Amino acid sequence: MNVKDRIRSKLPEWRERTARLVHDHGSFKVADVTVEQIFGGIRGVPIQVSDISYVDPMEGIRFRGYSIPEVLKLLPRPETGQYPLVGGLYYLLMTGEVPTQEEAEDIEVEWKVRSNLPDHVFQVLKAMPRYTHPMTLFSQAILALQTESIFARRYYYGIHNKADYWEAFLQDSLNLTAKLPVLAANIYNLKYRDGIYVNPEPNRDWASNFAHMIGKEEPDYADLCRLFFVLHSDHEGANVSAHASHLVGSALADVYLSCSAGMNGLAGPLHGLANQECLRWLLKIREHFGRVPRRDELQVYLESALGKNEIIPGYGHAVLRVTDPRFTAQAEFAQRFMPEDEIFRLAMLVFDILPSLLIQQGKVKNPYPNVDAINGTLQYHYGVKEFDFYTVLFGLSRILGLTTHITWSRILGKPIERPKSLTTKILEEMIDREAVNLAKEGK
Ligand SMILES: CC(=O)SCCNC(=O)CCNC(=O)[C@H](O)C(C)(C)COP(=O)(O)OP(=O)(O)OC[C@H]1O[C@@H](n2cnc3c(N)ncnc32)[C@H](O)[C@@H]1OP(=O)(O)O
Ligand SMILES: O=C([O-])CC(=O)C(=O)O
Repeated sequence: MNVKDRIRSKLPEWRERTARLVHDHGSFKVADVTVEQIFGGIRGVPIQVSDISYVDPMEGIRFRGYSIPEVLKLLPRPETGQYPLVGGLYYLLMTGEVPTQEEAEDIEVEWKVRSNLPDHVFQVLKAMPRYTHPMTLFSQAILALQTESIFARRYYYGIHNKADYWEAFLQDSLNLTAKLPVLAANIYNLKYRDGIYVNPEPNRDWASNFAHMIGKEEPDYADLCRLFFVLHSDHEGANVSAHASHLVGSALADVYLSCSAGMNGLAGPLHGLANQECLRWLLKIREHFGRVPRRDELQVYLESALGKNEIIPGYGHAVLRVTDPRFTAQAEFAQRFMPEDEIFRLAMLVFDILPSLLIQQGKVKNPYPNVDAINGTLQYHYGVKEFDFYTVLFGLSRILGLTTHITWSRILGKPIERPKSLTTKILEEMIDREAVNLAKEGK
């Protein structure tokens, strides 16, 4: 398998770089932590190193050093599509190299042969009440798949050479990611299409097979899936879903256990669930006016919402301080393929008005849209109208990043993560002691 060999060829260099940093610069101070940060969600405190992707506050995401426009330009495409093969993106994340056409297609082939879902996973899904949220089903199904973990089995039977763990993690990663389109499509069909089963087609790529299995055959929608799955794959190592799955994985929990944990974090409305909340909010505005409002009408509506301290879904970000480039990439897609769509026009009108109102309000650190502000708009246009499903689409893509982080954590032998918690009293005593010391020094 090409991807495994490519990773293997890179191991010595990465292991050596990490070991050298710890050996030669182990006491180098990276950051101080303030009381405000401890009580403020550890915001801005560097807690780990990961080379899969990096979010620059003023530029946004780079995957293995490549910006979104670069990734969209450089990655190989299928013969029938205008956006990259997701298999190529996975190769880039896993190896750090832009794949050739053949290397991208190799991953797609690996995925095809591993895509079969065991029957008990269908049984788990079917046993749940119909009103179960699709993200709950998604996370449960990933957990049900844990029966297939190669790492868990090998560990039980005694592979205890840490340097070899990553190979089983890579196998589990390829197996899980291979099954995701079938899994997600089955959740969609179970919830919204009377449980019909549609077989994946051997001549389609990962993304277009998903589109096919949920019954969306427009070629533009397959391209939207390719774009969506590339864009949402990773957002460095410290966002809620990546951090949650990394933390769970640090206990040597396998890929399935770790990714299910990551999905539970993604299902929160401050993170991935903002997807669905955002579209619901846009539809509410259209319903309120009975049409797309005029600019002056929308301005009054938004001022009133902010006056009531409402949180506007899709705006703000913990790291970004500019418009999310993932928002821009999807806005460009919409401008190209669906410029007259009402909800798209409304989303862009909000984008035109809201940032300056948020700046005037003076609370939010980032007044610009994040990716969730536009995701649902495009899905809705192509007929995926069940917006509680949108976060599953996000999750399907995010697991590409999570599995890469987990595999590389095992390659680099990262230890169990266990920071320290204090009590309020200990913190107060630390501050008092510091004040006494400063007074003694006459400061
Ligand atoms: C893929 C993703 O996960 S991207 C994020 C998706 N989530 C959303 O879009 C939900 C809406 N946005 C938010 O809730 C926040 O902006 C977050 C969670 C993304 C970031 O949270 P934080 O880093 O704590 O934001 P920030 O430091 O700017 O918050 C400061 C103040 O601005 C307010 N604020 C933040 N975002 C918004 C918003 N979208 N609308 C109105 N007010 C906001 C906060 O409530 C806070 O007010 P307070 O001081 O009265 O408590
Ligand atoms: O980076 C974050 O905190 C949230 C986000 O945009 C993502 O995970 O895609």
